[in-house]
Amino acid sequence: MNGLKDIPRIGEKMAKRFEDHFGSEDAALEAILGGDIAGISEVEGVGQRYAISLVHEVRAQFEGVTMNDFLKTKEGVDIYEHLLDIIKQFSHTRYAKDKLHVYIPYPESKRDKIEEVRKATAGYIETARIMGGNKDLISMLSCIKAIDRKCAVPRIRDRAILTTESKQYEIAKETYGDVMDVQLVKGPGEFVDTARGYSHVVAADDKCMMFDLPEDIDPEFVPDIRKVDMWNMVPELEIAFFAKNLSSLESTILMTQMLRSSGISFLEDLEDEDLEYLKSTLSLIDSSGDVKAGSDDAIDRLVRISEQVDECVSAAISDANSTLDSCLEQSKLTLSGQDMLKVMNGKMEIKDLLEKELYQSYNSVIKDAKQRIAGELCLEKAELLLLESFFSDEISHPLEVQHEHLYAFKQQISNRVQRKKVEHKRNIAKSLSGYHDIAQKMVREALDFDVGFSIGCFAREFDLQMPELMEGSGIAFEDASNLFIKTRHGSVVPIDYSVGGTSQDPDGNKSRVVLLSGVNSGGKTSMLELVAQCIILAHMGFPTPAKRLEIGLTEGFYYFGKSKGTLDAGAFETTLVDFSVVADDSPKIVLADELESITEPGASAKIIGGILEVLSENSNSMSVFVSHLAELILENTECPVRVDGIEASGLDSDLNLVVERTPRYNYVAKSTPELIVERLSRKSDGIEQGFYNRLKEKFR
Ligand SMILES: Nc1ncnc2c1ncn2[C@@H]1O[C@H](COP(=O)(O)OP(=O)(O)OP(=O)(O)O)[C@@H](O)[C@H]1O
Repeated sequence: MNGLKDIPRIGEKMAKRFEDHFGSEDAALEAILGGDIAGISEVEGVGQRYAISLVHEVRAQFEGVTMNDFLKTKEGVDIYEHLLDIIKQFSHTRYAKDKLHVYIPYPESKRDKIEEVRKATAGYIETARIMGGNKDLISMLSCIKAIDRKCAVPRIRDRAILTTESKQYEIAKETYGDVMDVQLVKGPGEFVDTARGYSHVVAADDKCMMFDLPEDIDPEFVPDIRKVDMWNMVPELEIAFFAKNLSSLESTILMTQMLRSSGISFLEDLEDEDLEYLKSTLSLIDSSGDVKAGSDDAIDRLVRISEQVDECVSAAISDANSTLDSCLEQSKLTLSGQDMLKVMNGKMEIKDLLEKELYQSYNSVIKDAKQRIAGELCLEKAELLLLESFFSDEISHPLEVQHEHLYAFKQQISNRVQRKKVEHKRNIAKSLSGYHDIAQKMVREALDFDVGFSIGCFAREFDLQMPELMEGSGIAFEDASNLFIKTRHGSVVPIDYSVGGTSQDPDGNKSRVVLLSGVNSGGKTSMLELVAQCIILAHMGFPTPAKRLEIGLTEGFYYFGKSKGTLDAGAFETTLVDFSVVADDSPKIVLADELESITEPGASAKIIGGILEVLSENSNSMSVFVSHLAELILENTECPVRVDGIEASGLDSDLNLVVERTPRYNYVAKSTPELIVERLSRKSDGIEQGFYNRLKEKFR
């Protein structure tokens, strides 16, 4: 398979959508071949059903087998899907829930596939035994999502590239024009005017270095834009991928470390040191790609200044004004005779005299206010200089901040924050630039871990065991539990049973054709369902719901469920046609539930008898037929058929049937409708009870 167009169901339009979604044709192919059903479902116009069937189809092409090669009937597929629904409840990620669909039952001829899954699953069962109850691991797993490759960076508005050379301009525009402003300037004047509009300017040519720039313009000089790495010029681009997938990556790292510390190897090609390095680098960014608070003291201090400066200055001014007010209240001016003469002669202004008197108090109030601001905001030397101009030297009351100077201070601080953040982001981007592919692989493997781990947790919950594979036809189990009953009711009576040439064969006859008779509601259908569950799970390479189970693998599995009511002639014909497929001599297992309802009992017994004869002649087949007509069928068949029975011994104190769920071998169990009549009689009174008692007499 060379490209998406080699996949029959993918046309040109759909191929384009796959490429857009996954980023490239290769990535899309990888997703399809890897069974990423969750990812495929997100492609525009593709739903989950389509994704599942597409993956099945492509895998079938590769493996040369489809699910229907083994599951020969619709009812068999229903049981498989019901089992899958139960297993999916143990997934912790949407990815795993969907990907479980890639597991299908294989026919015996694909034994290598079954063995492959068995081997991997056995490992996951062991992992789930150790870690399945670990809440931390489970919550980490639940945070992992498939890598999102779409991480557009919003345009960077506070940074620009300025150059006087048209060649540099063209290259810069082409490379970085989408993410930040790139401007061609004519000379120092235009350079300065333009630079004032940004907090961080990259001057991209030698000529700019010669400019005599004012103090507030402090560009970063880059002689040749071509020699700068992308992570250096726009670290945000590199960081964006990691920021977008931060939670998944952090959870994957923690999960890996937790597994490793429990002795479970995971992501083997990644050294502990690499993992730790990636973890500590990721801890420096937040999910928006910004520098995380707490990761750089200098940035934190500057950010704190920006956030607190207004509040701090107004509190300082308010206190300064209170001090100034009380100073004014206590101030008195006593003029000496000499001073009076000077004022009168015009040699001295009265204003100067007043100023002289108040200047000291004013100065000390301002000094205190500045000290307080400097202390509260932890200002450094260079910043103290800017603080100096916050208040006018001329006495004014009430005291006010000089707003233009406060604004300039804030602007400077903000520029420094941005500048420092870029420096910091460059270091982070440089560290992360080597981890792009590793990160993708890590998350994919973590998600794939959840697929296997779901199966392991499923096995752990229901105490499932790997079945033993035997040669020949047959199945035997001990303490087996019907998973559908268990999930529905919470408990189930375990059953032992054997059909065919197993080590548990009850009479040495290796009976491969069995009729299961028994009491109404005794559990015959549930028993058949249990056998079907074990057969399907074993052929998937999965563990089965029994303390011990041995099974002979087979090529095809036919499950015929109970039909609803007597069928009309057309439907009867269709059922016979459906059954005709069991007639070939391929190895198979056939389970059928109360086939007699297809027509009246006499005819049914003849038909079932005939089918059993056909199956009996095929030495590679095994079959169990549930029926209330066991004796009648035996009369109508020539072949050796074992009849087993599920029996009721009576009614308990709550008038429930007391049933021995494990079938008795070589025993025709009665349907015991008399017990049902007995129950109805004991539950009723009056005329109604009289009616049931009369029916009861008939069984005497
Ligand atoms: N092993 C078991 N443990 C607990 N409950 C069981 C078990 N087997 C069957 N049951 C319960 O008994 C009830 C009857 O089971 P089921 O329908 O399989 O009986 P049946 O013999 O097929 O009945 P019928 O002959 O009327 O079709 C169901 O509610 C089922 O949940």
